[in-house]
Amino acid sequence: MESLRDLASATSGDPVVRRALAAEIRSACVDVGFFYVSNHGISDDVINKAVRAAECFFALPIDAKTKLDIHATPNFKGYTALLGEKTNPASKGDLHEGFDIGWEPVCGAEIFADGPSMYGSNVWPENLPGFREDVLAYYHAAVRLGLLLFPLFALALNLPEDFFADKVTKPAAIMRLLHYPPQPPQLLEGIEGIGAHTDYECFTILWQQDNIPALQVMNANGKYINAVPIPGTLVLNLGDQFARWTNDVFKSTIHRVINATGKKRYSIPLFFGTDYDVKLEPIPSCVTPDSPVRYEVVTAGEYVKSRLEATYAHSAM
Ligand SMILES: O=C(O)CCC(=O)C(=O)O
Ligand SMILES: [Fe+2]
Repeated sequence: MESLRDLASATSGDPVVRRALAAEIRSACVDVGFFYVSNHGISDDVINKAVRAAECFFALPIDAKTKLDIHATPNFKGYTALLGEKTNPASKGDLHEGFDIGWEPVCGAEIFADGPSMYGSNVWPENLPGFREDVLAYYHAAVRLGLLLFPLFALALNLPEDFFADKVTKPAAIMRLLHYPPQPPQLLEGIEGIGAHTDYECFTILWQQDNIPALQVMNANGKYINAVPIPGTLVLNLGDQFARWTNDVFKSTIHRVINATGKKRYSIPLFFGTDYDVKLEPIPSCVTPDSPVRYEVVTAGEYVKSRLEATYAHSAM
């Protein structure tokens, strides 16, 4: 898991330069579905404040956190307690706690209505000054990075650069603050930090804490490889929406977290999908007689919602 892509040229005005970067991204997407990115444009200050916000939030008394329980909000916003998720349905639950937000614009003017399509208002803790601002500053920076990546993914698929432009107008971007307590030395049977899974959206932009190696990615031989943190980089991995768009030309790779370091670990994934009303239709060039259509067409919202419902079903109140 050592492939690193330098995004410095992502904003180059020279299409030849952008195409060269897209070709590098294509190889990572086709071969592994996981890579690191440097020069991603999110400043250390923005990252550090979001991480500090996560530390303060998870240090709150459990009552303050459960007031924001994810089961009590429309469309999966808020707090998930330890063992509240079964990312791998065969497990006994995940040894992490989380805090989830969805799209929220800077000015607060343009909130999408709560509804079946997965949009909905965020919930925020009381009495945690600066938390919302610091979390949203990171969220918006990561959304900007995501919007920069879509044209590169389009080029990587030999599509026009603006192929996804009309499909990502209302960013379907779920972000999570995650806290993994140290896992006991004898791994509890059936419990992992996060069980083996693929992500649900097009791609995930993941910040993971330095010096706490815990993320593992399954390679083509079914063996887990450590995705050790590389300072100054973010991890990018593809999710199921891209696997569906590309009929599995782009890999949505199984991964899990086991925090056996004896220390707390924090991470911040942002899952970036298309607008929830967009149909996940295979790109014609990815369907061939040797590789016929593999997935039934559903909307992005239907797909993500059904996966989240399955993940949380066991801990419903
Ligand atoms: O915490 C991590 O490093 C990965 C988290 C993850 O895979 C997820 O939330 O989908
Ligand atoms: Fe994941």
